[in-house]
Amino acid sequence: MNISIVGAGYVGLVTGVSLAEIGHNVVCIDTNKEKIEMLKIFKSPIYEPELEELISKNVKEGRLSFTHSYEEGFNNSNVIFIAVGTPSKENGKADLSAIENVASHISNFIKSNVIVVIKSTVPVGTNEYIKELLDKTNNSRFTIDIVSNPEFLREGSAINDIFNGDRIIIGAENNKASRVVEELYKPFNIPIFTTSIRSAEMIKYASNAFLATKISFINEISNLCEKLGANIDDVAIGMGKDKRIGNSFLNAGIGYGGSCFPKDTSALVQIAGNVDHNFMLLKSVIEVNKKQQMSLIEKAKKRFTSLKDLKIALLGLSFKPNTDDIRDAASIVISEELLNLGATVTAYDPVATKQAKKILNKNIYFTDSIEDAIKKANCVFILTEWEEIKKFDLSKLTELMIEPIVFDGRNCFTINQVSAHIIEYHSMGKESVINLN
Ligand SMILES: NC(=O)c1ccc[n+]([C@@H]2O[C@H](COP(=O)([O-])OP(=O)(O)OC[C@H]3O[C@@H](n4cnc5c(N)ncnc54)[C@H](O)[C@@H]3O)[C@@H](O)[C@H]2O)c1
Ligand SMILES: O=c1ccn([C@@H]2O[C@H](COP(=O)(O)OP(=O)(O)O[C@H]3O[C@H](CO)[C@@H](O)[C@H](O)[C@H]3O)[C@@H](O)[C@H]2O)c(=O)[nH]1
Repeated sequence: MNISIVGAGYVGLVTGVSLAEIGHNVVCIDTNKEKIEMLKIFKSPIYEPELEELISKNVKEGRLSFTHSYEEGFNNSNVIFIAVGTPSKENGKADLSAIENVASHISNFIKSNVIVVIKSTVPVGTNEYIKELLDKTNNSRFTIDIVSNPEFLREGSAINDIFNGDRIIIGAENNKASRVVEELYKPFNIPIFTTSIRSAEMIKYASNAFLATKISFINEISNLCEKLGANIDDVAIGMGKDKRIGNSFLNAGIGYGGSCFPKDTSALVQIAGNVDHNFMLLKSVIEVNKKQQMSLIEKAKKRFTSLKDLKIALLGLSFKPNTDDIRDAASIVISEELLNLGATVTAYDPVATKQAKKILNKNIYFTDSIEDAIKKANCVFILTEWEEIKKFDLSKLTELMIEPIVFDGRNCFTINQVSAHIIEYHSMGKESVINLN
């Protein structure tokens, strides 16, 4: 099939590359010329395992190309995926301006009947609204059908998730359009669930809100474990053995970040509010998460009384490992608050430093190694569970820091591992280890 993907970001690029890999002809369109120029020389603008290899393989085999021109991009296509951003506005509502912009160009350039597939996460009712917009502005002799097809990939494992997803959701207004999209996805061999457009849109928000709820729930249990002398690792394992609960998404820590959960939970509260529903549970999930992001600072304040003039090293800046994405990462609010409290902040991340420098405070000292970040530091905050951080030789803390004091926001080490070292170790939902002599 001839497919256009509009928006070559985390979702659009990974989707485009994967659809090319299963044999479709794909052209990715993005208005960001810099991104397109990079892609044309096989460079991925984002860090995502396996992505760069698949880009060059599929371009070389003639199934994948990139352009910033709608005219060139829509020239040959039967199916147009929209995967542009839908960021939060100030009031929490989803900003649909990028989708509206794409929709306004479609009928000018198509050369046949097309199906427009909205992959971006959009509030319930948006597909219908975009369909109206497309019909109103359609000055061609071709028909434009619309299909909702929300995406469930995770950053850091995006390629693997696309090829091994749990389900593909297709919401369509007519069977003909739905069947074309089902056919297109068949080679992935993943269960397909077809439903109404509105249900498909809701499935996406409900899934993200549920996962965010699971995280805030386990974080509250973790806070209780600290006060009651239980161990959150064991509690999560014990809970997860119940198949009704399941053992995933029970990692306690400094809360969820990233470009999706914070944005989509806020949007769902707004969507509920629009129909006069007060989504109390989800509001609490968001509140718990905000508080949880500050929990390492609260622990450090208790330990040192004042953080003024302390040198604090942040290890890990991306919102999760295996990505360079900094959007809504806990590192943003934590570093800002530490600077407000008068601390000196050094920071290290294996891949996200370039992105972090664009967003984080200019007064942070970014380093090229864990060793440089922790040298003469008063304490370390672990914010992301990168493998490099989990494998770091803890005896180097004793060697390089003023005092080897660690606040681990991602439970990278077990109590047994740290007990063998001269260290003071505070983690999430577990007893602290104070072993300085
Ligand atoms: N990032 C994820 O893990 C993920 C997963 C599932 C769903 N989603 C949803 O998918 C959508 C895209 O998210 P993302 O993280 O890929 O965003 P992104 O910011 O990484 O990518 C969006 C891309 O669209 C381009 N763009 C913006 N306006 C354009 C226009 N008018 N024409 C052409 N290109 C345009 C931008 O230059 C950018 O490259 C969002 O709705 C998001 O909620 C994201
Ligand atoms: O047990 C857990 C699992 C995750 N997290 C945090 O939650 C955030 C999100 O993690 P994850 O879900 O793995 O990454 P995303 O790439 O944001 O993916 C989520 O958001 C995407 C965008 O909507 C969806 O497509 C995915 O299905 C959904 O998992 C990160 O900050 C994690 O550190 C925890 O704190 N504890």
